[in-house]
Amino acid sequence: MIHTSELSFKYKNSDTLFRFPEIDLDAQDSLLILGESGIGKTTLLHLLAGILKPDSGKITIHDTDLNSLTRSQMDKFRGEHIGLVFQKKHAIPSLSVYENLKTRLFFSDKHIDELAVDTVLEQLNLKACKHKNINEISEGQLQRLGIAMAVIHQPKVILADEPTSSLDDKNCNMVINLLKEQAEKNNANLIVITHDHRIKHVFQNTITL
Ligand SMILES: Nc1ncnc2c1ncn2[C@@H]1O[C@H](COP(=O)(O)OP(=O)(O)OP(=O)(O)O)[C@@H](O)[C@H]1O
Repeated sequence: MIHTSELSFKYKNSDTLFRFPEIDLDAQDSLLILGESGIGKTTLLHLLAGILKPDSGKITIHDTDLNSLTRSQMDKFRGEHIGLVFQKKHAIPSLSVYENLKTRLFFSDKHIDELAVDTVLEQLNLKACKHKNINEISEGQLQRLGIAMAVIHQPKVILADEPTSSLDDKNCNMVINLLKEQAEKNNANLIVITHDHRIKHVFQNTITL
């Protein structure tokens, strides 16, 4: 469950004040946030992830008011409950696929459940490259690893920043289906921000900034 109200934000070195529309999601709802380049989509995603703090307004995720958390409490909350799929892939190149997943679990304070790791690898068709280094896997495998790293700790919320805009139609559909599937399996909210209108039909709820 995610609720935001009267959110606004301004970068310190800028005069632009971003004001964001209300978001109101029940358990397991998904949401697509559309908007042209530079409108503030990533900024909103970073507010929802608690990476940025709003100048005004409130964000509540599963009954936790993000404003009430200190920086370190927010880092812990994010590590445990939020899964982030980044525009730029965030795997550590010197580690294997498996070691990257283990590292992600370490940051969420969850113990390493080997069965859960294997299940996610299986679901995302990554089992064959479990022990390969990041520089030995394909772009598509790296993309799927990004999703695996966002869901391995079974977050309440999955936030994805432009997960499809650089992909062809086939891979675009695959990535969106994987994200939706993983959100359903974890009973998580999925929020995707994009300017990619190809995925509009897949979401019940959309907001245009
Ligand atoms: N750290 C920052 N300091 C100052 N301005 C910033 C900062 N980060 C982003 N901006 C500016 O804020 C505006 C919104 O950026 P944001 O990345 O949220 O847009 P976006 O809608 O996600 O764009 P895109 O689709 O191109 O990724 C842009 O004009 C950007 O230059």
